[in-house]
Amino acid sequence: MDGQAHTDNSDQKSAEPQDAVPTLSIAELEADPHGVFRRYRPRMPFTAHEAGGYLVLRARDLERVFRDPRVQSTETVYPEMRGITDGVLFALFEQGMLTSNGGVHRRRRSPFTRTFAARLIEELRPRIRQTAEDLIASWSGEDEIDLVERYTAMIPAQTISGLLGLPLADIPHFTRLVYDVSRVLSFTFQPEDIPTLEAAARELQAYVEKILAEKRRTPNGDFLSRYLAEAEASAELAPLEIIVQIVQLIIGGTDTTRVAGAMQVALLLEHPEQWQAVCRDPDLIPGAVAEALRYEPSVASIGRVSREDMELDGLTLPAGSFLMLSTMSAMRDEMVYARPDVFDIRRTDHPRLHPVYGGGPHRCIGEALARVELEEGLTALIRRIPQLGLAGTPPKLQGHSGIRRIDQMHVAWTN
Ligand code: HEM
Repeated sequence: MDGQAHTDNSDQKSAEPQDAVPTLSIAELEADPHGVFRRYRPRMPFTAHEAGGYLVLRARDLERVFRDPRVQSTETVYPEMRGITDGVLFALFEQGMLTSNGGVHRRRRSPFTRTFAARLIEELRPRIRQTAEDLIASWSGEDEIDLVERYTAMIPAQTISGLLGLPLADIPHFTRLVYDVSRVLSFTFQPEDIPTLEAAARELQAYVEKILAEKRRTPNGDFLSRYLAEAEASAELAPLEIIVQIVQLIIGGTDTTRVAGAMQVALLLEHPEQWQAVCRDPDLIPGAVAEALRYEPSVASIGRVSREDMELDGLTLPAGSFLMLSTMSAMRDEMVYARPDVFDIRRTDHPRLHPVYGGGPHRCIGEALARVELEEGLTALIRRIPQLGLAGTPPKLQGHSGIRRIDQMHVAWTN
């Protein structure tokens, strides 16, 4: 959210005394996250989280934290809070760009920045459009499908496979593993699920190791072959670090956009006049994509840790405090958005940088890619099946932190 224009919310009441910070239970948050945030946000900038740490609720405070050098990245907050402190699952987060800071972060992230730059990603637009068109063409003769399985999961999976040079035949295998592993970034798992998640993490690591071994044996000039050769020649990254950066790209590049793609279609179909407006006028698509990401984001919060004692909006945070920056709450902050609980694809008060992609040095590296995938996914759908409708119960996004989840979403149409 760096640098974005927003209404000053100095008239919001300042924090109540620290001992009044309420503790939210995971169950309460899971049942009605927006309702909980709406209740607390105007009165208090923070709440404590049952599993530990503080939820930061207001847009203004998120911006401050992203800019504050005393606050650093640590996505290991989510595994640790649920008792995962070792194993492959932990390493997959701990060794990645997402969890690192300063020079280590730059070393892990910089090999990818050019590939994911908006200008180069824009060149992929025709290919992504073709992927979406081909997927829709493959439903010929059908009149009901699970849109997540057959479309919104496939567009990002095929795109990231093409970009990195992963065999398309591997998609079902690695998307299943990613879906299990990324649960660690939400609270949608129980302690008894941990062995399953750890097994998935081991398999995912082994999968990427196998792919890299093939690229080393027979480099073919694709992205991974080049990345591997350069990383090994520079010796700046340990072998496990190389694997983990690829795993993080695969996780970031699939699950987040899979959920966002489904949610944007669901929200438009639940607001039929807006679906019809988009069908009539495709120029509304970028606004629809941005609004769906604001209204029901696929990533709900970002983890950080304070490295020094510090004060934030009246709350004294001791060094080592976990902060869950709730983008999900901040994107409904009534001090930034007019009628924040209204889904409106024509709204004009989106900040210049969309908050769903975070802020500061860790701002999403795949933002441009996600935007193109979401825009093209929606464009192909409205062009080919404007008569689309939801089949069965409307989908509900699970989760209020990290990557949110949606298992399936049935849609139907008349031929
Ligand atoms: C709608 C889709 C997406 C959303 C909402 C999203 C959201 C985010 C957010 C909030 C962060 C910052 C995390 C933090 O500061 O701790 C992030 C980082 C990241 N994202 Fe995305 N993302 C999306 C799509 C993608 C895609 C398509 C890729 C594929 C390349 C990707 C790869 C990454 C990576 C590798 C990072 C870590 C960057 C770093 O730590 O320097 N994301 N994403």
